[in-house]
Amino acid sequence: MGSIGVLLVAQVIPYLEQELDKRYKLFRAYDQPQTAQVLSQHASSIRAVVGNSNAGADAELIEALPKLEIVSSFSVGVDRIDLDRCKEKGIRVTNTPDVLTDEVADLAIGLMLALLRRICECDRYVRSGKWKKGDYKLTTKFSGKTVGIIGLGRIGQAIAKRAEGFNCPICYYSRTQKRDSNYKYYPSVVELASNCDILVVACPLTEETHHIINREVINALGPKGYLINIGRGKHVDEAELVPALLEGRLGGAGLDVFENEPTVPEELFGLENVVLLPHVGSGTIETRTAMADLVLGNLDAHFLGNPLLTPLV
Ligand SMILES: O=CC(=O)O
Repeated sequence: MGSIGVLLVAQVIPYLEQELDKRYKLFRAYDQPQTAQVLSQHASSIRAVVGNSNAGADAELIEALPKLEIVSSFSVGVDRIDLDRCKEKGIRVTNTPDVLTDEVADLAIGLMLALLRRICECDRYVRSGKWKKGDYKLTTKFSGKTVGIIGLGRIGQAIAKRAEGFNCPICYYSRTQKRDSNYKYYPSVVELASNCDILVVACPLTEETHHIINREVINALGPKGYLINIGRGKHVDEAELVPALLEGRLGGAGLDVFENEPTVPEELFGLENVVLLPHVGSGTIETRTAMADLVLGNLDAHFLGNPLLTPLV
């Protein structure tokens, strides 16, 4: 398979890059000038694209690669891939579901605890020596809070299961009610937000879910409500979120993702009712290695004519 051209469009863990390099003829293009250069010389030999949650295959790249057969994403989210274009052209698409479910759900619970119990703020309190001048103020209990989940897919269900362990009543919104779930269903996000203490975004980013957290939802969640986003930055209208947090119209937010990563609204830096993470939902050695193995397994399966491990298209 050493003559098969694979285009890597995102920086990935060294293990994945090295394995791709060993098995395929690997081209790297992490920005527009690099892409233009690689395409000008090698477009017709590239049969696979490997991307991640930041960079995938848009219509322009797909059109520029006449021999493209498969896009394999080192992520579960595939919002950076033009799936319709891939379907039209018979290009296969794979992602990395399941192997990261526990990790992302763990982090969602971590964000809830950190936010309500102010764990990061308490850490800063100790380090800055302020404890010597007095005890830290009282915080908010997490156990027993009602957790509302947007998207009851694999990750949403894993978050629900964990939150149940903290005696949290669970409710959810999804496009359709899940027959096999006993959790309370709300047919709109505003109703869900009005009826929970902690609202978690755990759905894929699509045209319908872009800015699913808007002014109305934020106001429905209110000054005692908390927002957790482990989905995608573009699920949240940040231009509405930031003033709501600054003005105290929203109780707090735990955010792993942002609209314009790695840029985070600096107005948030001074707030103690936010916890800000650099998109690390699946970011452990164990999970990223398992994700890498899925990317490699899917590519190998495709080029050997075997069934794909995690086909999406
Ligand atoms: O954001 C991470 C992913 O989609 O895997």
